[in-house]
Amino acid sequence: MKSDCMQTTICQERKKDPIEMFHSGQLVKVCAPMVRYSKLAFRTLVRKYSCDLCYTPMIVAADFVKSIKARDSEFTTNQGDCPLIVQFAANDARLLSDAARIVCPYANGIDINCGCPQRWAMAEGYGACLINKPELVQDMVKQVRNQVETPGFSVSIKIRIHDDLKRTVDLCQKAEATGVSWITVHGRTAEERHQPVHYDSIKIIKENMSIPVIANGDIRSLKEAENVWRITGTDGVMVARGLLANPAMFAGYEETPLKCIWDWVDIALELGTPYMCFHQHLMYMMEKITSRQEKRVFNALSSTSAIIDYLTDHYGI
Ligand SMILES: Cc1cc2nc3c(=O)[nH]c(=O)nc-3n(C[C@H](O)[C@H](O)[C@H](O)COP(=O)(O)O)c2cc1C
Repeated sequence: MKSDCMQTTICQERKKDPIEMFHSGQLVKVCAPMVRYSKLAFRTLVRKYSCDLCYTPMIVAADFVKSIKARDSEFTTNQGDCPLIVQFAANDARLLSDAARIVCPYANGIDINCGCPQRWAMAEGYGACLINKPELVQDMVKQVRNQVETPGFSVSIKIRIHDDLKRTVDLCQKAEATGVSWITVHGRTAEERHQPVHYDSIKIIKENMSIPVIANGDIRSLKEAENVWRITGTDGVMVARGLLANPAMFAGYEETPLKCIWDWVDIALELGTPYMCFHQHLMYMMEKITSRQEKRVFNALSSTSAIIDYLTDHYGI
């Protein structure tokens, strides 16, 4: 957490309470937590294009609590960066609540990652293995609730589903009873990768909950977002890869407009985005609007100035 940002991040917009947004009856459009990608610069970009709520990338709570260096590199924010949810990987209630206390002046809430299926995360007791440990999830939620007294500070969870949906509903109901603010459901099991998303399961979960539910998985356009929202009856939708490919998606653009690429260049340069991250986002955004030959040239560029020259020559940016 950069110290110069710490003084400036008590955001006026924090008043835009996500819970109120969920109860507005409007579709709440959410940018997913994405390791390496959903950082401050990208969040700034998607907010410009109708994104209502952003998540940080997953941050390991234990490292965040122990190391100032980890804090500085993992969490940067500024005044316009809200509403904001900080997502943690955690398996220990005390460490998670310590991490939540550190970020609470700079965020609207925290989220517990209960969906990451990667082997390293599961081996550490993080991510999707938590859907099989409802008591631990409850402990973590309770501890954060007890330790963070800021009114309106949210504690949410992001889950995958079980093969046996009754277990997912049970987990969600237990989490709700403990005080979870909302639940995001990626409608796949921990084993599933490219199989179709089980929107029918998300609908059943929503029908069994009183708190807001966000649907996630395979949403690539505003039209699809509205459709998933309608068929699942949820309160919002969360998008990851669709926004990487087209950060203007929530504003209704079918593919990344040039204006959005221009905005990315401005925002990334202003915030000092490292070259690799700057380039990687552009490769995602330009995937659909460049030919194979153009990609070969563009993807091989190796400095920020070379990228800017390329964009100026080809797009007048
Ligand atoms: C590059 C990348 C990084 C991700 N990092 C995280 C993460 O930090 N935390 C998390 O809960 N999910 C993470 N996910 C999963 C997404 O949040 C989302 O659940 C998943 O990609 C399905 O949504 P989509 O079909 O809109 O991409 C990541 C996904 C991608 C593609």
